[in-house]
This record gives sequence, structure tokens and C-alpha cells, in this order.
Amino acid sequence: MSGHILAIDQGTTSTRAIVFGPDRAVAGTGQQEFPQHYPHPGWVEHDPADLWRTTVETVKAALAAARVEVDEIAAIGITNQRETTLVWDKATGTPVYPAIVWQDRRTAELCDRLKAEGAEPAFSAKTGLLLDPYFSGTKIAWILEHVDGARARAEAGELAFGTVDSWLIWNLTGGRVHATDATNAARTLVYDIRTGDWDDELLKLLGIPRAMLPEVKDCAADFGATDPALFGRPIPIFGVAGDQQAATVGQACFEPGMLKSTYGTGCFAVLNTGDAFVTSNNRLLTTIAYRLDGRTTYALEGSIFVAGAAVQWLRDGLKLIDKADSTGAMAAAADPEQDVYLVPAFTGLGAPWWDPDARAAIFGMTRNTGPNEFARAALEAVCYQTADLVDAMHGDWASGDAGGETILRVDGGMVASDWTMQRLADILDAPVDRPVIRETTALGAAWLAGRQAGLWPDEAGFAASWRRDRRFEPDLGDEARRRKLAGWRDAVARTRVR
Ligand SMILES: Nc1ncnc2c1ncn2[C@@H]1O[C@H](COP(=O)(O)OP(=O)(O)O)[C@@H](O)[C@H]1O
Ligand SMILES: O=P(O)(O)OC[C@H](O)CO
Repeated sequence: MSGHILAIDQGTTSTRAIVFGPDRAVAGTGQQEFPQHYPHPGWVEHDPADLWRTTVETVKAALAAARVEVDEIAAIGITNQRETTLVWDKATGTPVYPAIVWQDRRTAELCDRLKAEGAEPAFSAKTGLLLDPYFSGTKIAWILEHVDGARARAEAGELAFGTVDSWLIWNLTGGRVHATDATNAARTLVYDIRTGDWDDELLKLLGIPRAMLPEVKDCAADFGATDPALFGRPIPIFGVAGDQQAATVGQACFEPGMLKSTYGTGCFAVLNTGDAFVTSNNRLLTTIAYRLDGRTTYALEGSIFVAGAAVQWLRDGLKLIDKADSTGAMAAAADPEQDVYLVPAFTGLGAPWWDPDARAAIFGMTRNTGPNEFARAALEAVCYQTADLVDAMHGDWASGDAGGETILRVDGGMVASDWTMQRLADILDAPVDRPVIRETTALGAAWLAGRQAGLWPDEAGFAASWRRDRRFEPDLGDEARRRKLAGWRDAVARTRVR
């Protein structure tokens, strides 16, 4: 056996598998998009079979691209879109309903009802989250309520709940292992991140039987081995983390005060707060950054639902562009005299507003507004939203705690756009560091698996190998920055409904 590690990154719009060589460089990749289903306004579903099929197919493609045999893979690390909720039959492995995706807003009313009953403080104190449809708990409750017979079967111990990691582990192990890791559990709204256990009071409030829940393990742990029938021989699954947490470790943000932001479909900024469970006064989430050797490292997180998805909307919805990477040149060519703002609340607004009923809007258009201004507005929206998050973080976590100025480590599909990264530095008025390895999420999952396998270095050794591709320095006058931010905040205020 040689020391390759296979990372599976099951994301919102595509599944990726990446083989990392013993030198920790990318040896081969496989990637597949899969269909998104929008059965009603505000609803978003995935077919669980698509998540599984694309996983198997991309693993095979990555192995072929890397020209490695299965017996050269020492371990698998899994990372995944978080909160997306699946419920399946333990005997047959058949899902009782499609996967309800994290972006889905169908449980907004249930969240409102629970808030009106005064339940939110109990959820926040234990889980670090808010009562928002984003998280898994109300999605599980919805399935139990709306799928014929589901509640009785769940109570009889016949049904399993899982986030996408659990669904993949279940299938990879041939239905032998029902497990998750602490970071994914932390997104369910029923896991107490202080005690590290499912919480009976919260389960009762949502009517979720404990028997449905997976076993919760550290991020680097033994999650079982793949069924030999799948890839020809068993491969141990040694690492699991939600994609934003995997990106946090992939960016080597191991020190309190270190901050990363990932720009994929959505944007997620995660600030390591060490051993401290920091309660936000600015409606950020408190969550688990990672749990290693039984020790929990906490984080503050700002979650924005639409980042690259706005670019996809320009491409697929408006058909203004053919390819995502056209937007940079268009933004650069946009009329500097026009202040056009897109508030991309297609599925409500996430942190720090948490307004599930807000819907997207464009402000400031004139007769001269065209595709270039739309492209710039879509890219700038990501920068403004990051600024809102970083501001909120500064309110909760004094920058002195971080030992100096804010430096943002970035990754995800959108960071390919130099224009966006420069504008991000300009709007934040802080340096933005882009790493050499942009597959940071997969790298983080690989590190967890490689650490558990004893093949990859510990935190310090791994952090020392982090390499910067480029630093974007802020280069926009204070006045212009303030004017733009004021225009953005005015646009957000006009979009909010709560
Ligand atoms: N050069 C680019 N400029 C702007 N947006 C981009 C660019 N390249 C990719 N994107 C956007 O990044 C997203 C893909 O990022 P990725 O990290 O693969 O997402 P996910 O993991 O959420 O599926 C898409 O929404 C796409 O529109
Ligand atoms: O699939 P991504 O990269 O957009 O990430 C989704 C997040 O995990 C949702 O919380």
C-alpha cells in the first residue's frame, strides 16, 4: 500500500473526488454536476441516488486520472454540503423522501412557531445556532410530519436520519455504519456542542426520536471500511467534516483568530475561537471548527446563502453569460458612474440578517445599465456580504484576540476570479490571501484521513506547508469604500421584510 489519500467532496451543485499523492499534491480528480430540484418556490431538493451515484463515479474517475490502484489508497476523507437532510429505511437503505437541501425554506413557519413559543434561547444556548430553516432539525421534523407513516416507523427505530456524510458512509460501508462527525452533528439543531451529545429536550421540541440519529465521532476517527464489492477492496474511512470546517482545516486555520472564507454556491466565513464557545451578539453562529482526539475547537461562522449561485443565475437564469469566468472582465468593463446593487436574497438572507422571507432585488438601474453592470453587481454582492460578516465578527471577537490585523484566507470556485478577490480586499480594507491549493475543502478532508492513518503531519507540520499563491492588498480610497458600503446597506435595508 502506498500513501495516497482519497478525498470525497460532496457539494451542493457537484460531487468531486480527489486523490492526493504521498507528497500531498493533487494526483487526480473526478467531478460531476447533478440536477437541482425546485418543486415549489423556496424549496430545494436533491435526489439521494444522485449524491451516491456521483460519489461512486467520481471516485472511479479520480482513481483513473491519478493512475493509482485501489490498494494504493490508504484512507478516505469525506467532506460534504452541510445541513442537507436525508431519512432512509435502515433495512432497505431506501430514502423515504428526497434530500431536503440546506437552502430550502419550507420550514420557515415551523421556525416562527417555535420562536413564538419562546424556544429559540434553548436551541441557541446548546447548539450555537438560530431557529432558521437552514438547519437540519426542522427539516427532519417536516419529513416525519409529511411522509406517510414516517413518524411511526421512526419511533419503531426503523428509520435513519443523516446529513450527506452519514448517507455516504452508510452506502460506502454497505449499510453497516450509521455515523457522523461532530462538525456535521453541530449543524442539526439537536446536538449540544458543549456536552457533545444529542439533546433530549431539543429532540422533544422537534418531535425527533433518538433512535434515528447516527453515532457522533471525532473528525479523524474510524468510520468503517468501504464494502469490497464497490472498489474491489475495502478502504478505511478515516476522516469526516462538513465542507466549511474541512476548508478551515485545509486552510490550516488552527490558531484562535484565524479566519477563512469559502466562495462556492454560498459563502461561509469561519473564525477559529479555540476552546471558547463565543456567544455572538451579532447573530453569527457558534459552531464546532473540528474535534480531534476528543477535544473540541469552536468557531464563529457567518453563512451567506448565495455567492457563486448569483453568477449561476446570470448564466442559467438570465442567460447573460456563457461561463462563470466571463464575469470578471465584464465587471472590469462596467460603468464606474453607475452604482448598481444586487441583493441576492433568492432564498432569503442568511447572517447577520436571518430573514428567510426576503427575496432578491436590484437597485440603482438606469437606461444605461446592461450585462456588465449586472455582472459587477453579482460579484460585488459577495464582497459586501463578506464585509457584513467580518464586521459582525469584529463585534464579537476583538481583533486584539487575533493578535493583529484581519487577514482573510479564501478558497472555493469563485476565488479563481482575480477581479472579485481584489474587490473583496478593497471592500474589506484588509489583505486577502489565496492559497496555492484551491481545493482546500478536499485537502482538509484528506488531512483528517491522513492524520488518522499516521501518514500526514500534525497541525503544526501541516500549517507549515500552507503556501500562498497571491495576496490581494486593499487599493480603494476610504471615501469610495464608505460610499459603496453605505449604498449596499441601504439596498439590504430595502430588501428586508423582517
Ligand atoms: N471565475 C469565476 N468567477 C466568478 N464565479 C465563479 C468563477 N468560477 C466559478 N465561479 C462560481 O463558483 C461556484 C462554484 O464553486 P464551487 O466551489 O465548485 O461550488 P460548490 O462546492 O458550492 O458546488 C459556482 O457558483 C460558479 O458560478
Ligand atoms: O456546497 P457548498 O460548498 O456551497 O457548501 C454548502 C454548505 O455546507 C452549507 O452550509
